[in-house]
Amino acid sequence: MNDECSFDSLRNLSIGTVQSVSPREWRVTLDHDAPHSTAINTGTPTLFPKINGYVLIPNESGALIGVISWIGIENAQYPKRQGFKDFDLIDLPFPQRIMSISPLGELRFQKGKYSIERGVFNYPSVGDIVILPTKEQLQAIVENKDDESCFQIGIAPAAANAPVFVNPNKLFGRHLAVLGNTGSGKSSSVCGIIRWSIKHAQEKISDGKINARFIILDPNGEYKDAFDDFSKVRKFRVQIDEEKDDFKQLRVPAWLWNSFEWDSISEASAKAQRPFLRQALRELKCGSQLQLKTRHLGINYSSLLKKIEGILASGILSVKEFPGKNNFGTLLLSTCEDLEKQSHTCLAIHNEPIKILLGELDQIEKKRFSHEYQGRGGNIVREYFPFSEEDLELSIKAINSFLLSIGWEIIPLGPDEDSPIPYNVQDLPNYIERISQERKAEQYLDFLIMRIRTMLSDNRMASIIGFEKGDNLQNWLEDYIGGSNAENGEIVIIDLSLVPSDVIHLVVAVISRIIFEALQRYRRMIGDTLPTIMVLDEAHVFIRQVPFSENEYSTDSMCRKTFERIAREGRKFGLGLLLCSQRPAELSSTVLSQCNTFLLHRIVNDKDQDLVSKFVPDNLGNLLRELPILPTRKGILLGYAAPIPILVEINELEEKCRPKSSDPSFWNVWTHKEKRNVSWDIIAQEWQKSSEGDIHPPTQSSQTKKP
Ligand SMILES: Nc1ncnc2c1ncn2[C@@H]1O[C@H](COP(=O)(O)OP(=O)(O)OP(=O)(O)O)[C@@H](O)[C@H]1O
Repeated sequence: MNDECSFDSLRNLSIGTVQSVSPREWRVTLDHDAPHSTAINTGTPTLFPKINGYVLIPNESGALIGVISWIGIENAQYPKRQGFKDFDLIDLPFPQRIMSISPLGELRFQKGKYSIERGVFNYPSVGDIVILPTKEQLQAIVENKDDESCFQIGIAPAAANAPVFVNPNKLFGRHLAVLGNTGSGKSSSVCGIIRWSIKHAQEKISDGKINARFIILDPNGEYKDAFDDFSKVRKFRVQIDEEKDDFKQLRVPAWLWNSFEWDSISEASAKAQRPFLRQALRELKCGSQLQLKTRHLGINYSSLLKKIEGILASGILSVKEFPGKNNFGTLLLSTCEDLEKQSHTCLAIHNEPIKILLGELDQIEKKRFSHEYQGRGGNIVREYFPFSEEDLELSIKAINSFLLSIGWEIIPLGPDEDSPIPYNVQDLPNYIERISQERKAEQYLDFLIMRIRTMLSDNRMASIIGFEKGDNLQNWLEDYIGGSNAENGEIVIIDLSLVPSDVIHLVVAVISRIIFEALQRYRRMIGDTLPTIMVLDEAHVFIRQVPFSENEYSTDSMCRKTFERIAREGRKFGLGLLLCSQRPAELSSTVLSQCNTFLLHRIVNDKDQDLVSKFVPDNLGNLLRELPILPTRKGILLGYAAPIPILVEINELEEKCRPKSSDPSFWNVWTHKEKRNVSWDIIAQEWQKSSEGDIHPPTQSSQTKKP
């Protein structure tokens, strides 16, 4: 036994003995002199024995920790009492108290400190004594105090209200899921966890400027005022009236979307439409800074360049012999005709380069022209002498210098269709239309073009996804992930409540993917991670477990996949998830299984309970039976950030710091204690408002007033 262990001295504080041992449950018979109804082991009178109370079973390395999960009485023989002779007494039954204990972990005492180890490796044996923990031991169990457990989230009512601390590295580093029914206190706990962790870190720094990043994706607009006492909080939402509040317009411009996201929102078909869509995206991004006419020239002539380079690479023989020499000659001729046409419609600045290229290609074509004759169908057939390697090299050189002189970067060096490069998304349908005409594939692309045009002409979406002059990636990242040292604030609230339902999954998927990829790149370039926490309320809406049959290109499925990737890989890049959901059974099992810490509030639904009990890392059986009856504000913290599961009463949040989701007060409104005048005209006006239409702020009388 450990020398430093002080558990021996406690053996005489025995309250009972182990009667039976199984891996999940230990039965204990209480001594008849064990405390009845109150115990004073914690310094203050505490109820004993009570469900969720802790007991210890000393062993060779310290003591096993158990939590009381059942208490009962069984009839036993009347106990022998010292100094009494019971010769003639009738053997009356004695109400023997027994209890069941769920094993939780081991408490050790080393170097003057208690520490806890999760899980039980050395089981007790029958006859082992059971003791009550002292105040210090109880605190060590519930306070959860490793060296980095610094901020307090609540108290443990089952352990004389000892404070419960958590380690932010553990809590946020491996994803946290806050689960519970509606009204059980999830959003308030999330608000509290963010607030108390930031406040605690600020207290530790002399100037209070900390480098923390919380990105809150808020589908119901609940969190909008919850952090108003923080000096800088960046808030984004679909703006109706810019003057009225401190929100900025939520922007997830279409140039940020990758091709997969485009495929899913445009419902492009795999074979006929996606390749064209991708080509259009790539080409638009390649020449996004150039005018449309320049882009067309650049795209056409860079593909010609590729073609001639291909011929050169595959061997000169193909243009020396029939029919290759004739084909190449005809290619040069049609290029010259096209250049001739372009010279009438092109921008003035392209006139000179077009003339030069036309002259050079024309010269090569004429040099190798032999004769022409009328073919069988009446077509003119041109015969050419063999072309030389030099002819090909001269053509390549001429096209290359043409591309450079119109300001076109050669496509292979340009960005791919997934790079977040600004371009005007309104050009996209026109562009696909042009490509479809060139390739004679209009009939396959008509519906795609129509769908994209309809989406872009929708006013509700235009403000979110449209292109604005001056758009750039760096500004977007600074706004949504935060600047250097989080100088522009630690919290960003993205209110999604007014985002049209058609694009909400896409918006969430794009925001989270860009954040994830930005952090990935940060680590690759800087070498370290940038710790960031992404908070997602109503997670079951965005990370829905779907049947296998579902279309993998639907926006729901794309959104789920993005979060599954973050859940799997986010930790390596410093991205932690804080998920909040009232329907754990509907959440993606991949995401849920990657969450290492859980804060479980009241869960009534049996499906949700079943699911939670499958995912929780500890063998909790009995403790989870309490889930349906947990009062608001109470929750069970378990997993990586809690060495043993703890029933926590979450700290009380001031009214102004709570998310705006309080229960509706029917009675007070019915009885006029709270006024609710109705002016549907304002709501109707705002609802039907065109993009330019005025919206009148609500009058005083129409707002909610409290007496
Ligand atoms: N820590 C807390 N401090 C103060 N009040 C709390 C706390 N937790 C919960 N409450 C009370 O419970 C109510 C419901 O809590 P909350 O809105 O957080 O529940 P929820 O589970 O997030 O509900 P929903 O899923 O519908 O959003 C709050 O309005 C608040 O009055």
